[in-house]
Amino acid sequence: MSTTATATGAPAATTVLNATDVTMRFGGLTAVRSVGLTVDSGEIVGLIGPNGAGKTTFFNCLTGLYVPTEGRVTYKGTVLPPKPHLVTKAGIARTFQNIRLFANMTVLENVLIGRHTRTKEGLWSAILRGPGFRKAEAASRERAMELLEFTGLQDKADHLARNLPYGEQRKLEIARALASDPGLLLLDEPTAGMNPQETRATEELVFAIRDQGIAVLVIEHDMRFIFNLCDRVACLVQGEKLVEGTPEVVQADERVVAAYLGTPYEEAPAKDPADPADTATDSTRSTTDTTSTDDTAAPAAHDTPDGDDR
Ligand SMILES: Nc1ncnc2c1ncn2[C@@H]1O[C@H](COP(=O)(O)OP(=O)(O)OP(=O)(O)O)[C@@H](O)[C@H]1O
Repeated sequence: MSTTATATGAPAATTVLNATDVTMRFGGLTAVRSVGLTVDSGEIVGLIGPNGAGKTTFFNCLTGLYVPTEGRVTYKGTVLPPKPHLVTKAGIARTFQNIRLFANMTVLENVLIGRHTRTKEGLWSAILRGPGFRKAEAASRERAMELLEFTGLQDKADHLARNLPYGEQRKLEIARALASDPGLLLLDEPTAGMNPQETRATEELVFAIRDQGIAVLVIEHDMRFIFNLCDRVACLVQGEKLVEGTPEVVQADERVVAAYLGTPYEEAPAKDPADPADTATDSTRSTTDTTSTDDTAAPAAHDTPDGDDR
């Protein structure tokens, strides 16, 4: 783990995530080719690129869902184990592009499930429900309620996940990811399908998460969101990292414009959070998902997320 110090001797940035030369092949297809990326403490880093560029595959290599064909991923200086639940335990949490919630469980129960990597009580303790278990359970509920408050879902604790509007389901996924007390949060298209107000609220939420000392790596197609939010942005194209730098550098890079943005990104940083004109947030719309923005829709919650749901 590398740490730098400021002139006053106070610790500055620490490398939280260090991915080196990560390559992922599926048979003859190289989805990610020799990609390196670091995320430092206190940072929000963006990962952008056209559909099929390898962004989600790269995320999957970081979180143990895929074992990279080549390369190395360390978290706070330690090589990550190739199992999602161990990666979560190590301190990396994630959300998914397609929401994965337990649709028929309550909002609170969904967050409590996210807490399981941090509870020590075993199966017998749960069956016998002794004092140790009850104490741990009370502590978990308290933490889960704190997270619901943090994400603005406290009044929905007893609602079934499937009854939440789409934007709130995405927030719930974030609350559940935070329940594992991560040092790094990976967000895969957190604003997909959101209206502009929800997108702005998500932006504020991500800043608040960063302010709590959690580093963030985020994939998103909404360029206003990315360029407002991120300290640093990397652009993947056809599995390779084309450019990495500050939002200013990346949005002005001709290769990024040619390969992804289409036209130069000329938006000033967001002004009025409630401005309906902000619907035109994304110069890359043609390359993005066209997920419904219907607030009443609750399309993506699953009854049984796959076993590695984090
Ligand atoms: N499990 C898999 N088996 C085979 N090919 C895969 C697998 N997962 C991804 N790919 C391929 O790898 C490439 C990169 O896909 P990936 O989903 O990582 O792109 P992406 O940048 O996240 O795209 P999007 O913005 O559309 O989500 C694509 O060609 C995809 O078809």
